[in-house]
Amino acid sequence: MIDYEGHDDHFSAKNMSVFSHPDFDDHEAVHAFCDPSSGLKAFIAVHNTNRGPASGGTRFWTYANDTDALTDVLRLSRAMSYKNAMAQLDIGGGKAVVLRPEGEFDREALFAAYGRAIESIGGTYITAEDVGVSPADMAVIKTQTDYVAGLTDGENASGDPSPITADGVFRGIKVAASRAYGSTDLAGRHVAVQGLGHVGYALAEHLAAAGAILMVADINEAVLAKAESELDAIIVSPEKIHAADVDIFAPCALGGAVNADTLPEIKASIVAGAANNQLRSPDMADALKQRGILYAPDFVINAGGIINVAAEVSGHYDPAWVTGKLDQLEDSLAEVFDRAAAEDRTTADVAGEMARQRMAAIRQWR
Ligand SMILES: NC(=O)c1ccc[n+]([C@@H]2O[C@H](COP(=O)([O-])OP(=O)(O)OC[C@H]3O[C@@H](n4cnc5c(N)ncnc54)[C@H](O)[C@@H]3O)[C@@H](O)[C@H]2O)c1
Repeated sequence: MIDYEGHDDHFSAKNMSVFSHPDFDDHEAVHAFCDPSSGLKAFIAVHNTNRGPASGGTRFWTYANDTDALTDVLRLSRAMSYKNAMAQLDIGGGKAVVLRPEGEFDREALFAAYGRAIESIGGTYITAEDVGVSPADMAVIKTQTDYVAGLTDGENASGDPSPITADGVFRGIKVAASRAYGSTDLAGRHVAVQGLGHVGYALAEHLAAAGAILMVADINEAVLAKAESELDAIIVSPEKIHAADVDIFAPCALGGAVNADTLPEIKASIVAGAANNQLRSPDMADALKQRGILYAPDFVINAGGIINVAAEVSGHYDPAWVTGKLDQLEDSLAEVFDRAAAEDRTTADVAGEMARQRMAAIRQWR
């Protein structure tokens, strides 16, 4: 079973607090916003601003309760600090979740209220797209605040970050293939893509163009039909995609794809995809290593989108700079794989250490 970002049941919804929350990691600030007239309920978490203003996308999602939303924002914002530090961007780590209201609601009014919430915290957090949010929503947020990126209009606009994320994941998959199979050639390789959304579909297109044979799953029938006709993809049920008989498993839906239930059934020798927080719990990294499965740490391989956002945030969007950063992403991932192999450690452990060093190394903002 996949859920949102790998939630466990160990923290009771009746017992919501921030500082004693198991996923609280010395976050600099955790803001809760409510606007009854639009139905807005949102959390913005600023994890770490050592490298610059906290940046990360906004997720718009239906949560079972407030605690689940808080858990998600705490984990996602921490992952953004790691991702942004690993990619050596001049931005810190933050994330937001907007709880999808029950029943009818005015989307424009909701995102306008959310834009005012961002404005009220004075630039400590800069948002962009994440799951459930589109460039059109960013345009509404922009009417209320300048602390927003991933815009499609304006001379410095970087647009939807998803295609760049997919490009980075595709490059990372080839780095992983070079380690696991001695070649970056993906022709004839079987790849399972879990989730054909903004990133997953674009990744599937790259893979198909490289000659890979695709197995895909989604809960959206229309996108499956498209992948079947356009990419010759084989459709697999969402419950079974992790267990597909493939070389590479690419989680591109929500978090927690690798967990105690799915791990024993994974047949792939590489796990590399776009989803944030793919490991439901840290011990999954050891379990993957023990099974000889090469794991590309999510916060290393899926940084393309935030790289694109950082280019916009810098005030001078430059596609050549973005491409250079994607080259650097490949180098960082290769370094993670090399060090993990040389030191007999998990790739997640090595990547986490590298990110923490890059986070601690500078305090250049504020
Ligand atoms: N968009 C980006 O640039 C970006 C950057 C970094 C990380 N990510 C991460 O990548 C993942 C995908 O992001 P996205 O922007 O493509 O989101 P999206 O909402 O466009 O796509 C998610 C897809 O997963 C599908 N899905 C949901 N539950 C599923 C299930 N149980 N089984 C199979 N499919 C399921 C949805 O129907 C949808 O098609 C997320 O974890 C996101 O946080 C995205």
